[in-house]
Amino acid sequence: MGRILVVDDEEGVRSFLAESLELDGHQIEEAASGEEGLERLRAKSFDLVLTDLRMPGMGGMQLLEKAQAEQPEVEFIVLTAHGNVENAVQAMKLGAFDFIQKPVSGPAELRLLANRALERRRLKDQAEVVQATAEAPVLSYGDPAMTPVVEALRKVARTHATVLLLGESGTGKEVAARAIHRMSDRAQGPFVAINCATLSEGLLESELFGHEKGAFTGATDRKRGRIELAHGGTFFLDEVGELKPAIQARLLRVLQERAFERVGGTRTLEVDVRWIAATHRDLRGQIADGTFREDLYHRLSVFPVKLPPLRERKGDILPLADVLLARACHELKRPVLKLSEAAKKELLGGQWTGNIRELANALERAAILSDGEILEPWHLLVEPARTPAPAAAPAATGAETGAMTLEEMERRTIERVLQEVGGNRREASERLGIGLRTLYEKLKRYKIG
Ligand SMILES: Nc1ncnc2c1ncn2[C@@H]1O[C@H](COP(=O)(O)OP(=O)(O)OP(=O)(O)O)[C@@H](O)[C@H]1O
Repeated sequence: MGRILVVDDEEGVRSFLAESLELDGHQIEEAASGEEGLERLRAKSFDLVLTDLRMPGMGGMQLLEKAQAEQPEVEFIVLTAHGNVENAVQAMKLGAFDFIQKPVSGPAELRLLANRALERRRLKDQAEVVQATAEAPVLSYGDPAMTPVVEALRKVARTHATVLLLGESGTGKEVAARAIHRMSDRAQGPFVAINCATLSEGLLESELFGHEKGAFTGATDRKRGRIELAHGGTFFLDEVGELKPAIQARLLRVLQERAFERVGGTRTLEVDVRWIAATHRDLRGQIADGTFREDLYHRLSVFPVKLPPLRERKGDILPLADVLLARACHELKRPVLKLSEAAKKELLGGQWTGNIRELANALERAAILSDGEILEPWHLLVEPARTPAPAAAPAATGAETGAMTLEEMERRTIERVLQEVGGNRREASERLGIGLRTLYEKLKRYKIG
């Protein structure tokens, strides 16, 4: 689906072109002269312009030249009178995608060409756009705590309502956002994500809204923002609680008016975007202490969905572990490991303050550590559940396991196992799933014993 501007002084030609292109679901606007075409291009974002070359006043070539200088990302297809190929060649030298000779015989060629031009337009943006991956993880394997959540996601996906995903870090909020996109009627459109916590305020602003050439030092070119790139698709604002007040205000306007300006720009751009936001923070608390705008909160929380922490989704732990372990083994190019019964028990008893991300990390580390075919508890380093579970579990800090290097972890595991087996090296090597020689090498390396 693209935004196409058709410029021709003949009404009949314009409507023929517009009707042909509408068959593919594109959004078409028409302009009756080069001047009007330029005006529209300045007022709104288009992906493709189809223009006649010969028009009274500003001709197609001039329009192309001006547009290329101002908006090089917009594709052009020019219409030229039969036998006037020279002009068409000149247009292509100026950057036009292709030309069509008039009279246009039928819609087929036109549609094909327009779709190819739009494809080139998309490819230009591809480096910027995070496409929804083809592989879609299963959200839940039937845990009762997840049943209403999955149902809510499925239902809201069919609407255009803004969704606010809540839940601790690592509970799968981004995975849920992608699932909403995939289940929606925008699935063929782009899925664009941004993490509001990882970029500085200035960078985040220009990433979101784009900027005009010369808007600030270093802005050597015009750049389209991610919001523009999400047109016709879904925008995922991760860690929305981290947004600074100035950006909150700009974002509020986009949500209210579906319009914004690039940084340093005066042109108002309209966008059609479905919004999904996520946070592990308490936004209401942030409103109370003045760090989050209440009006923005109400815009975002039209449909809040809370993803439960993994420790409250016991039924999903083992099926998820199987999937994540298979993924880790695949990445390590090793045969898929199996979980021993003891390892399963260990996983079920985990605290999982880092939720699915922590589970994935634990299994990946275990797959690296284990040389055998079976994963045992000592490969896993699970932080056991605290009893009783604290009312509000703190976000994962990684202090217990994540901050350790792999080597440190291996050293500690070896020490622990050696202690458990009373220093018996052979038994320890069997437990660790490594050969005796390997164990001796490691003992030497870590200066153990
Ligand atoms: N249903 C699932 N199946 C397989 N993997 C999953 C599933 N849900 C989440 N994951 C994995 O868990 C990790 C964390 O998921 P995700 O990034 O979606 O969480 P999050 O809640 O957005 O985290 P944060 O708040 O830290 O951004 C990712 O590696 C993701 O691939």
